[in-house]
Amino acid sequence: MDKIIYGSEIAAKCKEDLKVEIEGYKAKGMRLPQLVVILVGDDVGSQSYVKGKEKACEAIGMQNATIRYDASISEEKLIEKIQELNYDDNVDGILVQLPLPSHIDTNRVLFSINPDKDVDGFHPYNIGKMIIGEDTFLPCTPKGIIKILESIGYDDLSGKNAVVIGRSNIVGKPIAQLLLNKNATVQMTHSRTKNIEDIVKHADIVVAAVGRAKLVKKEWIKEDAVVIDVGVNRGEDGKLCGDVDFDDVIDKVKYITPVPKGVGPMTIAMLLENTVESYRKREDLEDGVQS
Ligand SMILES: Nc1nc(=O)c2c([nH]1)NC[C@@H]1CN(c3ccc(C(=O)N[C@@H](CCC(=O)O)C(=O)O)cc3)C=[N+]21
Repeated sequence: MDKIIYGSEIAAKCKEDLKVEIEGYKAKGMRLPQLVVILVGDDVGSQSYVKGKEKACEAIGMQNATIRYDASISEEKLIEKIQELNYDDNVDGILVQLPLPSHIDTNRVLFSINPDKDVDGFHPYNIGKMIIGEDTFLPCTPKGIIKILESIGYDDLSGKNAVVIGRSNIVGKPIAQLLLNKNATVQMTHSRTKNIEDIVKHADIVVAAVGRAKLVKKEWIKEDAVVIDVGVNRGEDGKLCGDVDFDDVIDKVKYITPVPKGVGPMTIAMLLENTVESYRKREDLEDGVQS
């Protein structure tokens, strides 16, 4: 059904373009873009996301390394490693997989990444630039959601009501900002909001990013709304599912992203795109053409 937006297909196109671009650099004998991922501890979810990133890098010919640390590593050691990578001219992107163990101050670690290599877009300098609408690394999941909306012609969002469910630093807050930058009228809802359902009912665009399996039901949804499901949960049946009860809402929506094959693959594609963007800037290339 064409009301289902497969982010996996949009992501495949992005990755194909990046692959061709990287092949061009290779043919010229140039250094290749490199992403370094730091993974602390043995969280099952994180392990699997990091595998996904490694596979995606390999598929497009991007250099990549994953540095794995035991959960007991100190904050100081971790920051020392990041500083080393900050000065390594062969490294274009540095990503610290979240969440970090609780004895580590996540913000201090993120602040230590060189903003020019912050391909996650999590450094406060880049977050500030995003808020004032300056060109910068955009956080991958929100950037992927914006591309998904553009793919269905939702480019200028003037007059549209957007409701975001969830206020995390990596999805809820930045997607609200990007929707606002596209002229949407944005409302944030979260665990302390009364009657979330009544607010979501007015939304032309719903972004669900709370991490509660199948929370959003058809009674919440306005007829012909566009629903973006960012949830990654295990349902009662043990299968991967989103924050939206897909089967319940499907007849009522205009468009919806599935889980899996929706937002997740776009997140990875945008990470690769940000890393190539960093590479171009660092090699003084503009949009893949030597200046
Ligand atoms: N510093 C940092 N940056 C991140 O971008 C980041 C992070 N930490 N921590 C965790 C979240 C989560 N995340 C996902 C990436 C890909 C899929 C993805 O590709 N999912 C597949 C399915 C994968 C499966 O089958 O398990 C899909 O939806 O089709 C999901 C989730 C990135 N995150």
